[in-house]
Amino acid sequence: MKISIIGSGYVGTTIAACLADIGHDVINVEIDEDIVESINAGTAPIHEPGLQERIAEHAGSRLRATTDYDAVCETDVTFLCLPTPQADDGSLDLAIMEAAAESLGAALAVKSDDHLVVVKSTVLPGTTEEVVAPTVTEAAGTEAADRLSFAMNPEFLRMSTAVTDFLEPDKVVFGTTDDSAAATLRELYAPILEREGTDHVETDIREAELIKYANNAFLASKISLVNELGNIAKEYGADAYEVLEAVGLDDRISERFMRSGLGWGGSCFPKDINALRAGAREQGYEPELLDAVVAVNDRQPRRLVDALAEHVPLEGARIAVLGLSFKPNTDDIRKSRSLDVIDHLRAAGAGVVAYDPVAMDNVRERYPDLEYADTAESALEGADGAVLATDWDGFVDLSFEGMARRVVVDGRRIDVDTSGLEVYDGLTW
Ligand SMILES: NC(=O)c1ccc[n+]([C@@H]2O[C@H](COP(=O)([O-])OP(=O)(O)OC[C@H]3O[C@@H](n4cnc5c(N)ncnc54)[C@H](O)[C@@H]3O)[C@@H](O)[C@H]2O)c1
Ligand SMILES: O=c1ccn([C@@H]2O[C@H](COP(=O)(O)OP(=O)(O)O[C@H]3O[C@H](CO)[C@@H](O)[C@H](O)[C@H]3O)[C@@H](O)[C@H]2O)c(=O)[nH]1
Repeated sequence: MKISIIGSGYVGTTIAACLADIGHDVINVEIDEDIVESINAGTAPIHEPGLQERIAEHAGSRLRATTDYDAVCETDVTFLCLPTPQADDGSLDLAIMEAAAESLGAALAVKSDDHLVVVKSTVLPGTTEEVVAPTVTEAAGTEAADRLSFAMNPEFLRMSTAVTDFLEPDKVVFGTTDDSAAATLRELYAPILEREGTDHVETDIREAELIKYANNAFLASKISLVNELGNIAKEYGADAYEVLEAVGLDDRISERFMRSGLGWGGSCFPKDINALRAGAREQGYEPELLDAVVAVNDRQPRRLVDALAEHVPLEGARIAVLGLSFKPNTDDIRKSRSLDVIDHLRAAGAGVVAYDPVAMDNVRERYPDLEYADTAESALEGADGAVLATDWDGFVDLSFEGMARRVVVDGRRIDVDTSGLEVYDGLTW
């Protein structure tokens, strides 16, 4: 099948490479010329395991990129993989989506065959039918509009496991209002749907849009609940990890997403939970539980810094913060809890020396005056205290020998050797 993908960031690039891999002809339409050049040169514009080899293999044949929207006319299906960021008031900002929908419609005005437009971006219920479809249709003009149909196909991939999450998903969701759109998507996804272990859901567009938010709301709520239980466990002197490991043996609960500590960050959970809260309020519903989910999450970095302050006077202290990305195996620092820890430490008068295996360049842009270390051990050298903020695998082997005071507060339950430490304190254990 011939597929165009508008927007070539994490989602657009990953699904383009994966769809080419399962045999489709794919073209990325992207406004950033560097990304276009990179894909056409066979180089992945982002780091994701399994992506580089797929782009290298298919670039120039089944995978191409362009800045020219007219390319959509050579394809049967267009996926919209555009950012849907958070506005200042927490609500969903659709400006980028609308601009791209207009460009898409204008390009499709001259196409004489049927065309399916699929919204892949995370959008609130009603967006596909009330914003995207009318915008594309109006720009395409009445004649072309009759040949257009619309669908919503939410994406559940995680950063750092994006390729396998797309090719081997737990579920694929199609939101459609007509049988032929569903049939096209079934054909497009055939190798993935045929795979054992992939569940397949067909529903209306509105439900598909909400499934994505409900999924993220559930996962973020699970982590906040685990953190609340962890905070309570700690007050009782109990180990939350042992408690929740046993709780997770109940099939109805599952042992996944049970890691308590500093909480959730990243480019998705924070903006999506906020969009859902703002959307619910707009609909006249007070999302009290989701408000609490965010409040618990926002408290964890402060709790960690308070725990450290019990062992080390922070004013004038040298504190090593190890791990800056929002989770391991990515350089993404968006809404990383580590940055909140740094803010609280600095507000308390501490000097921070930071280390991360891959995310330091991104943090430098935001904190140019912070001290950065080349290795974890050099960050620890002479430090009065250390914070473990991201659960990078390599931190398991850390040596704390060079610290001035061997005080470590762990926000992620990293299995470090605590034998030589003066103080080892876990945030929720
Ligand atoms: N990142 C994830 O893990 C993930 C997972 C599932 C769903 N989502 C959702 O998918 C959507 C896209 O997320 P992302 O992380 O890929 O975003 P991103 O910011 O990484 O990429 C978006 C791309 O769109 C391009 N772009 C912007 N305006 C354009 C235009 N008018 N025409 C063409 N290209 C344009 C940007 O240059 C950028 O490369 C969002 O709604 C997000 O919530 C993201
Ligand atoms: O037990 C856990 C699991 C995760 N986290 C934290 O939760 C955040 C998000 O982690 P993860 O879900 O692995 O990362 P994302 O790449 O943001 O993926 C989420 O957001 C994507 C964008 O919507 C969805 O597609 C995915 O299904 C959803 O898992 C990170 O800060 C993790 O440190 C915990 O604190 N404890």
